[in-house]
Amino acid sequence: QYELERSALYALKHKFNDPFLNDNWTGLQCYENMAFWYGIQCINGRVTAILLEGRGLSGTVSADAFVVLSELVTLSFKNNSLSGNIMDFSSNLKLKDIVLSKNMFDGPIPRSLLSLNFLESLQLQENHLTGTIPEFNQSSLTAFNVSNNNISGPIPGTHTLKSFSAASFSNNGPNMCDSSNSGTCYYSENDTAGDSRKKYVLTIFLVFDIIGLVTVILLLILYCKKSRQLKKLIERYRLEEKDDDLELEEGSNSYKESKYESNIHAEEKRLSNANEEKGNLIFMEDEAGFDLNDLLRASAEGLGKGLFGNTFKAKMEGRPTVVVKRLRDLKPLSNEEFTKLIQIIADQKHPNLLPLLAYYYSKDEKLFVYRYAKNGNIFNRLHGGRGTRDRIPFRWSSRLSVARGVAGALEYLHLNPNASHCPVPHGNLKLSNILLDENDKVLVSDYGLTSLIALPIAAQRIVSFKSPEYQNSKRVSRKSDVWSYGCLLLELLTGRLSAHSAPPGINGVDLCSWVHRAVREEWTAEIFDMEISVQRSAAPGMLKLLQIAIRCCDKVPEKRPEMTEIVREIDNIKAVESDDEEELSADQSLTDESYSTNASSVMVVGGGRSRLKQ
Ligand SMILES: Nc1ncnc2c1ncn2[C@@H]1O[C@H](COP(=O)(O)OP(=O)(O)OP(=O)(O)O)[C@@H](O)[C@H]1O
Repeated sequence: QYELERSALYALKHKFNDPFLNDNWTGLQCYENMAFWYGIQCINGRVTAILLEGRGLSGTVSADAFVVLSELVTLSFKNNSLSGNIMDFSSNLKLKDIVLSKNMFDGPIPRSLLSLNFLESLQLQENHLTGTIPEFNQSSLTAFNVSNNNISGPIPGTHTLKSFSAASFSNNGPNMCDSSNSGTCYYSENDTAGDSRKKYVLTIFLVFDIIGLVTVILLLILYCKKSRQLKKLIERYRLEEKDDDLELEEGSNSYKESKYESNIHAEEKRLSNANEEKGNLIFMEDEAGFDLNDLLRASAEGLGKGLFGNTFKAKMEGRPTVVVKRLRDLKPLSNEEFTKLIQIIADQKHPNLLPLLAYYYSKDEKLFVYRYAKNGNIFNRLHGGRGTRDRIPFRWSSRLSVARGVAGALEYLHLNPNASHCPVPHGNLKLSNILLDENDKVLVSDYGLTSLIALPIAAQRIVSFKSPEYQNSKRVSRKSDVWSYGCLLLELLTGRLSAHSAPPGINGVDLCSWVHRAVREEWTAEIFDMEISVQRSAAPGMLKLLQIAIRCCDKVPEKRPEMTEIVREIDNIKAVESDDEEELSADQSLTDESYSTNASSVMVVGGGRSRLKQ
């Protein structure tokens, strides 16, 4: 759907051919609730508003331009020079505001607008519209204006249309409003379509009423009959039970014992359930700086819906801001099993791992609490705001520090003695799980969570399960983390969306295959993201990191390097500090030739068959 929406917006851009939009409407249009394009608003990655007012746009917008934008709530092209017929909105059932005033639209007002049950405002004034007004009768419609067109009357006498003043209809064709007396408009005497619809609805209600009444009477009769039968049965059962008790007292007492035992079990179960129902906030660090009451009083803001559940930012007065992850789709785990797995996660301590502050366990609710990473995630840093003036370039030294931080954290997870209990040390390594704190320190989150989730769900959504070995042998291992790390490096180097970690609804590229092809076909200069390829002196480092990434992506897990080896190699890559103007000027961007003067070694890829020219 994301791609379809993007194509629809691209078609609009093409139609408008406006230099500003041509420049600005590139890259991702939305990510979750963030919009990256001018005049667009998004919720959950879907376009909810298009606001392009007074931009001097011209041309004819095709009738089906908005068909795929089914989440659209607001559309405004006010004060442009758009022409042609008004578009078909019959697929945009969530539309509330349509503002097309002060344009050059002609033709009739489409009847498809009658199907918009949430429509609140329709502004079509100052166009060249003709025909008559459809019978708008939506109770939601509170603002309506078709003045200054060539529409003919009379106005349909619906309740909704009668509620608007003459100003909404003035300056139109014949039989609409009296131009000498602006207070008088002509309404059709009887709203025949409305009346017959009303009659039809009333008949249907009457039929349903009768059917309902008959059903209730029948059910009552049936209930009386059944309850009499039930009473008889209970009486009979009581008599039989008395007889049984007498028999057992006379014989052995085994029945009584087993009854007592089962009572104990029931009580134990009830107590443990009650305990689980109540729940507790358990702190993994001594100095968390807040308690359960603070958390319950906190103001919450949704950060997104992830694989493990919804994530919220909780602000507490005078306390550190935290992030609460509400877990869902977990394996059926008892309190004890859950606690054991949490302890393994909490035991992982590394400067580049986001520590688990606390957790909450009850029968119906399982929460994880983390410290809030102020500077957001690397996915947004890398892909967000491209093509806009707000975009701050994400340069080589910052990308290298992300690669270093993540490698260090992964090495720690892989070597940790507790790792033997964890089948997949991280399992879900992707850019949205790499965070930056207020000092831009890299923090890897969501490690170890895969051990809590049910396998069928993990197999569908978790990054490690998209590795070649899972496709071939249905197994994942630490080497699957290395593969995910390779994909992550390629995303950092190319600035392209990776298919393995792209959010739902967004199509990414299979970067491992893409880069292999680029290297084979020797268009290496196009591999690197423009924001870093302009940093000429960083070229040797970029090429080294690319080489590491390609080795990590090897289809055969055993051929992939260990994280320790990777950390050592990355430590030898130099970050370039000088970001001087000359170096960054776009016309000096790297070509294959400039790579060849910068680098000194020959990179051998895929068992020595293809070479990356340097
Ligand atoms: N501690 C945190 N500080 C700041 N932002 C966070 C924190 N934890 C998560 N986020 C952000 O909140 C959003 C939702 O996170 P969540 O982990 O639920 O989903 P995800 O990372 O998109 O997917 P997945 O569940 O597969 O990891 C993401 O943008 C994530 O980067």
